[in-house]
Amino acid sequence: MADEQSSANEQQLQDESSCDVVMVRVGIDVGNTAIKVVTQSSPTDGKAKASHDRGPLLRSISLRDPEWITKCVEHLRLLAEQLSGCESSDCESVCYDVRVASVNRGSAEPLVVALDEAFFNCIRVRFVTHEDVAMAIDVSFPERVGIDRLLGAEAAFRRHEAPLIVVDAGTTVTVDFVSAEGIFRGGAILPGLEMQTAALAAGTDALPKLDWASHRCREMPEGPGRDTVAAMRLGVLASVAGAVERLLRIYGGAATLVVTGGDAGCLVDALPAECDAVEEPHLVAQALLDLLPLE
Ligand SMILES: Nc1ncnc2c1ncn2[C@@H]1O[C@H](COP(=O)(O)OP(=O)(O)O)[C@@H](O)[C@H]1O
Ligand SMILES: CC(C)(COP(=O)(O)O)[C@@H](O)C(=O)NCCC(=O)O
Ligand SMILES: [K+]
Repeated sequence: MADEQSSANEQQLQDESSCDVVMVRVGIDVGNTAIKVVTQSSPTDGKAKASHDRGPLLRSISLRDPEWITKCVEHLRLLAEQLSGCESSDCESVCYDVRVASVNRGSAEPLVVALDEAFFNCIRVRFVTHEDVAMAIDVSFPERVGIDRLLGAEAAFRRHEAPLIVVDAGTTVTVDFVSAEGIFRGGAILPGLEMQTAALAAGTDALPKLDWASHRCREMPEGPGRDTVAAMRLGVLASVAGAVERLLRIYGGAATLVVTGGDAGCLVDALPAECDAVEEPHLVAQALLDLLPLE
């Protein structure tokens, strides 16, 4: 009896000692329209790994939503519940290793305060800076280039053959060039789809605001716009796609065209097929995960 009891206790101790903390790697790309939260659990033991080892999860939360900070905190809390809900739920806990890339300080700062408060004893938040970017930057003022542009370029360079043209279609559309050697050479910045149609609506009496996220923006109008909204969409899509085509030539032609950002889908479909545009919607967020240690 004694032997059976002691072996049972040993087994229980083994179970408890095998309850490791599940580390969740979190990348948060804070843009001027939305934050993109990408998470990937990197559990420390085989058991947790088997049950949790999935690809990265991505969530985009609009900054126009007054509850956007709460939604971000709740998103991570729900993830913790799901992960710690494993067979040894009472002992497993979840901690977060967070990297933030921000081009919008007014939004990033309150978010980080809220995350520290919500997960105070189990979170580590680091802002990604230019020092974290391995890619050589050959522009007049390297430290002034948006960190999202650099991270997007670096992630594209890791995944596709240079030279590269990296287009990030979001609040603005950035069109950047990466040389065959992997050097960031700068690029162009133009108003994004929504910024352009918002300007049309704000600057006129008769033109309506358009919401690109809900519109079926993957359908490039065939011919001339036959109504006001069709004419606006065609004009804005043609201006952005036309700019990209022209910049391809200005940057010297033969390059892999990688398109990322919330409006990547719209733009890829608006570009001619011969551009061979590669759609990578969440390049910046993926770059943040690339920066996080696996264990
Ligand atoms: N959750 C979302 N909130 C806002 N815009 C979204 C969302 N999902 C997709 N979109 C589309 O993506 C665009 C924003 O792209 P994004 O890359 O997030 O911008 P930024 O990085 O500049 O904040 C919007 O113009 C909209 O068309
Ligand atoms: C150009 C950007 C506004 C793009 O931001 P986004 O459209 O992703 O919100 C951002 O990269 C930025 O603030 N850049 C600083 C200036 C520069 O890159 O030269
Ligand atoms: K962006």
